[in-house]
Amino acid sequence: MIPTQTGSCHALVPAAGSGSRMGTPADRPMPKQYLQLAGRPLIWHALATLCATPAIANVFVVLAPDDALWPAAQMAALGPKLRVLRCGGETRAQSVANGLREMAGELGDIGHDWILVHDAARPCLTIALVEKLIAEVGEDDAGGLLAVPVADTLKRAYDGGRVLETVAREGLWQAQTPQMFRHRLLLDALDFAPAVTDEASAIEALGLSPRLVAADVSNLKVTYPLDLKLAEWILENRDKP
Ligand SMILES: Nc1ccn([C@@H]2O[C@H](COP(=O)(O)OP(=O)(O)OP(=O)(O)O)[C@@H](O)[C@H]2O)c(=O)n1
Ligand SMILES: C[C@](O)(CO)[C@H](O)COP(=O)(O)O
Repeated sequence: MIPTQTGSCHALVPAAGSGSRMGTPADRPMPKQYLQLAGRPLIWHALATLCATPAIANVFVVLAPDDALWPAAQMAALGPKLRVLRCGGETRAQSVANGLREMAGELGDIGHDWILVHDAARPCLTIALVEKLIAEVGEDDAGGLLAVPVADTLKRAYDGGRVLETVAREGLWQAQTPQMFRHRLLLDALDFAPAVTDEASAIEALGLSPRLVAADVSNLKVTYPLDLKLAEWILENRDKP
């Protein structure tokens, strides 16, 4: 582990969702994090990348308390960095907050350490992107996140499914993960603003401005069925010339 100048780095991977947008229960045999992707459970890919990143000391994965699908033997091969927490909550934010508390229970006073929160549903993360985030944010106490500038023209709809307005895309970014914040600050922020869909929103609610670190569309979140095919293509082709 190579600690940054201002604290160690740990990863926290929320993986307690149900994957409802992947389809109906009939065609969704299991939560998306356990669907097969390039010969492995989807969740394996992000965990393997984070465990292989030298700057990351520990990788905590947050499962639903009743998760019976976690392939313990296969995941044990990722090494001793990986730790399992069965404290998932009703929302992603609750899973993250529960995980932050459990991490402190296991590691002690980590309030100044950096926490990189990464969706289990983003399997195509690379070590290079993780290291880019750490390098660009490691000295920035507001923290930061991977993101990509919006490329399409954006429309806001009204209930009738018609265009209400075009939203100017200048300065708009699509947030990704990891999102990297100091443990104490992030826990305080999530306590202050629990109804958020990403960690940066809670930090912003405190009046801070996280740094945006440019990533790319390969770090997609598997949300809908087609995303799984896109992720498979990325994993199988990105290292080819
Ligand atoms: N209560 C929840 C909800 C989501 N997540 C995790 O947060 C990540 C991003 O959430 P999302 O893509 O929305 O996953 P799901 O909530 O499972 O999907 P859906 O919204 O389609 O049900 C996923 O790795 C998911 O497992 C979590 O840990 N706890
Ligand atoms: C955290 C996130 O991936 C940033 O884009 C996104 O907000 C997660 O949203 P989800 O609805 O929980 O997938």
